[in-house]
Amino acid sequence: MIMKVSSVSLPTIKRLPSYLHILRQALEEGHENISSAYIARALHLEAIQVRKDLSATGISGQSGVGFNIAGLIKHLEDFLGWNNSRDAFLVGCGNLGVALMGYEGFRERGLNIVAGFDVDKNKIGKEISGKKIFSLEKFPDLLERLHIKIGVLTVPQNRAQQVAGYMVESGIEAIWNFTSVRLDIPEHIIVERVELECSLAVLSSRLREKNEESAEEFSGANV
Ligand SMILES: NC(=O)c1ccc[n+]([C@@H]2O[C@H](COP(=O)([O-])OP(=O)(O)OC[C@H]3O[C@@H](n4cnc5c(N)ncnc54)[C@H](O)[C@@H]3O)[C@@H](O)[C@H]2O)c1
Repeated sequence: MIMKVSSVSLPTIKRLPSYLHILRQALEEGHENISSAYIARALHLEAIQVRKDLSATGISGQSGVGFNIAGLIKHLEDFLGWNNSRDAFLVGCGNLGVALMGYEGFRERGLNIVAGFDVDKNKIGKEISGKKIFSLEKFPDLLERLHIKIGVLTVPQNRAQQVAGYMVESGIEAIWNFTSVRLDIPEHIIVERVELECSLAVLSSRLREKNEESAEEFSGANV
């Protein structure tokens, strides 16, 4: 049974892709079954954490056997919605937008960016990895015709709110927001903000602490 996503914590959902990575590797190596302890060891986690996460999605292993790998992959992909590839439009075909449009890996994870939109006349009409860039004015019409529900937002920060509002008015149901702007849009619209700056803050603060510790050790050694 697949549990409702709303009943599963965000940290658990964020760990599932790394479980899938280990499962696919194990399957390629010819394994049929896998234990939560094996997954935990590979990811430097506690086995109890892995068991809890998997159980939260609605699957439990068999005692002494563990999980059937193919079955567990299917279950997790179904839970994450990766088995149903969804088409998406991207708005803002700059440095980041172009990179995302050219990345094939999203397709395996349920997202297929089919076209881009921009206001820059030099970009409109060009193709990125076989995907055309249209004028932003065409967004509502193409959205309706192609039944697109997901928008990827990669415009400059100072355009983010205005463009997001336009996407919502046009009928978008979910926005993958790569800008650092907290969008003010109706609650029924699903928004997921990619918080690169938060991730970078963790990296840089850990690096600072490590450097300070090394400096202390160094000065201690010199006393
Ligand atoms: N480049 C990165 O690695 C990176 C990383 C993290 C976050 N971001 C965020 O992603 C966003 C885009 O960054 P970038 O580096 O790709 O910027 P960029 O300036 O290279 O690209 C922005 C694109 O948006 C287009 N644009 C401007 N106004 C528009 C509008 N009203 N409608 C449609 N398109 C419009 C521009 O013509 C341009 O093609 C920014 O908000 C940035 O903060 C970028």
